[in-house]
Amino acid sequence: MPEEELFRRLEAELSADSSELLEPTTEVINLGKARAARSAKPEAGTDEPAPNEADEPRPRLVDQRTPAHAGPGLIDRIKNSKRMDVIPAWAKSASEFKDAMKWLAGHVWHSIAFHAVRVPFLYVPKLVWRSPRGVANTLGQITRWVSDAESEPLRRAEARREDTDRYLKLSRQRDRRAVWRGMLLTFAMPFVAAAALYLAFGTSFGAQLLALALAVLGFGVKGAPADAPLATRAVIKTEVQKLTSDIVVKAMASIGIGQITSAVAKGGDGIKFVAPITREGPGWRADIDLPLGVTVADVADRRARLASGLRRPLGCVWPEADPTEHEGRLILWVGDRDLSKTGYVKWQLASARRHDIFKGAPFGIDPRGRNQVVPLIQHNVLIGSLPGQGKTASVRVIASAAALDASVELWLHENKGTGDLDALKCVSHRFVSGIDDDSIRYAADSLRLLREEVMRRAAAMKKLPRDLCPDKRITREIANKRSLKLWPLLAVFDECQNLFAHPEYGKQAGEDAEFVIKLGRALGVILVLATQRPDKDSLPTGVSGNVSIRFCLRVAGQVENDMILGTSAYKNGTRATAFRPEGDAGNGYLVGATALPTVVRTAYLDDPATDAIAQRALALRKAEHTLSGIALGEEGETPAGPSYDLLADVAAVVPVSEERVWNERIASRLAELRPEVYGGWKGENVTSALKPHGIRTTGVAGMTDDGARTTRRGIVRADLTNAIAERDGTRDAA
Ligand SMILES: Nc1ncnc2c1ncn2[C@@H]1O[C@H](COP(=O)(O)OP(=O)(O)OP(=O)(O)O)[C@@H](O)[C@H]1O
Repeated sequence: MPEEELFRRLEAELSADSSELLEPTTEVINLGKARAARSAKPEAGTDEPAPNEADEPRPRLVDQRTPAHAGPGLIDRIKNSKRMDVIPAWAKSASEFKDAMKWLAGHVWHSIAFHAVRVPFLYVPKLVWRSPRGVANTLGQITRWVSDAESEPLRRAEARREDTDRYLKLSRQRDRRAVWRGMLLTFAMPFVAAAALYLAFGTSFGAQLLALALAVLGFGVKGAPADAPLATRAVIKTEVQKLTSDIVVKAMASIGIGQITSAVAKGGDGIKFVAPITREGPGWRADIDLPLGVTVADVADRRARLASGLRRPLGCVWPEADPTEHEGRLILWVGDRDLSKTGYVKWQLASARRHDIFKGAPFGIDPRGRNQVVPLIQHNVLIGSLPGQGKTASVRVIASAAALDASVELWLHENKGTGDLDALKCVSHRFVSGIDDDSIRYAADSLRLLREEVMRRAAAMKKLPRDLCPDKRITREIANKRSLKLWPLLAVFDECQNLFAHPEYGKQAGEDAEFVIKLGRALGVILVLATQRPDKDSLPTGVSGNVSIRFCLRVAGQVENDMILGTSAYKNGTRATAFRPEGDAGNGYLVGATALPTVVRTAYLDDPATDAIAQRALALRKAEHTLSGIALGEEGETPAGPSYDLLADVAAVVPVSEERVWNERIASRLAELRPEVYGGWKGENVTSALKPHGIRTTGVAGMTDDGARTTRRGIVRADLTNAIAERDGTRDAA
């Protein structure tokens, strides 16, 4: 802020204060009037009406002039204060430290290589060219030294001032110097001549050449003009303007938020900096309190205007909320470089031997350069974007992370038919790549099998002892017990719009997906769905509404944005519509993985990189004997799950004579029929398994084994027969 402006503001504030202070003293108090007023109003307060105004009702102010309490006490304030890291985060992170060291080594290596290439072609010829001038410069310097030329200006000055004494003193000193320096030179000359003769006649040709080269190079250095250095810089620093509070205030005033603009127009700042602007990662961070009533979403909405106000590219400006503070606390991070110009982000696990899926899948980096991880266990993932913005690339990263955990069963379906996931086929239990009806049917079958798998797992989980499974959720410990068959199962459906919008298989696939998403989460079944057409026909709302992790790359409009990121995402400022075509491929909003939506640039794995990871995963799985299904060369069409027909099985255990039957009886008979499939089933398992087939449960009167009459949940056998007939009819028609 300019000085005069500051002065003006200080003066204004001081005069305001002083007028407030002076007011009571400058008023002449009429004691009689004051007494009358007091007697008229026993609870005299400064805001009460004066006696002559008593008839006019005025609102009574309830605030006290001075607060009764000065705020929280010292201990409370200390307790609420924020503790800064003892050791900065970057120093604690081995990977960040390694990255910095790698960058430094690369930088040094670049400088060495840059100059090494230029030595023979540029630097040496330049030195040779400059050496005659260097000889002349050297001789000139010696002559000036011997004749004490540096004291010449002093002598001249004394001569001009006509100070004879001082002039004579300087002249005598110069004569003395010239004599002994001349003697020194005369004394040195024979040695120089002898050395020259020795070099000319007494040494080998190599030594002569070396001496000549050194002399030429030495004189070349002496002959360099002061304004033309020999070497050019290997690295030119692209100076990024430092972010200052003035720049931020000006930019914030230009984005069209009324409170800030008017405050700045009145000479204020409008915003408050709660901490000094600091360097964070490759950029600057400003922590700002917005004016009352203004939210971070209001600023995020105007990101483009803010970028213009800051005079930075859009990809450098990232306003974010601070989840630990109030709604008006803005973290403004301004990067040195546009996020889309970061190039391909290297995947953290690119050279890892193995990974633990319970730690999530390393996914990419946020604009501040921090690694971002997508949690997978107990989650489902929905990815969406316009074509060519990086969906398949993000799916590949997630699938590769899962592949590197040998316990994870991979079911990969890529219904685009371009073979983007082919590299991972060697470690998949089920795999399909294609857009034809057979491939779509395969994917639909997978969802049906997943539904059955979820039911099997639910029953198996129920049987687990409490100490092993206190939360009724898959844990690493449970996943490692291969005999339980409760390892994580990650199923990818890339371009799932082709499946859900399929006229024949779409509807059932949508219902199955919804079922799996709702129930499979705790049971270790993870769905990863990617779509380029997020509308209600191609993505059932039951699916889009229930996923927990969402990643949205560039989309065309608000509807698609909210379909992927969740209702109101657009309104709250999470707008994937702001990403630019192609340039922002790989950049998207990640929701659900962190407390607030974050922009992430995903790591990129090309085909060879994915292939290398798949080969490592294959070796790992071979060693741990966890390969199955397609990976073992089983026929692609073979359903991987248990091959049974639930309706036929129920029909088999409920004789025609039994018109109505309790579900708990069906469960125990099924368990007897196929213990490996229905073992542990209870009545409610039967209820939920039959529901998708349109068979509703009802109250059925019956007799318990002890002979007591009671009514329990059960089915009517006619409903079962109808469901079988309907299904078989549809099958035949198809
Ligand atoms: N993380 C990334 N970093 C840099 N470039 C990327 C990234 N992800 C994708 N791209 C670029 O975008 C291109 C398209 O990526 P990808 O095939 O994954 O898109 P898509 O959304 O799956 O396309 P489609 O909808 O046509 O299948 C890639 O070839 C690559 O050049």
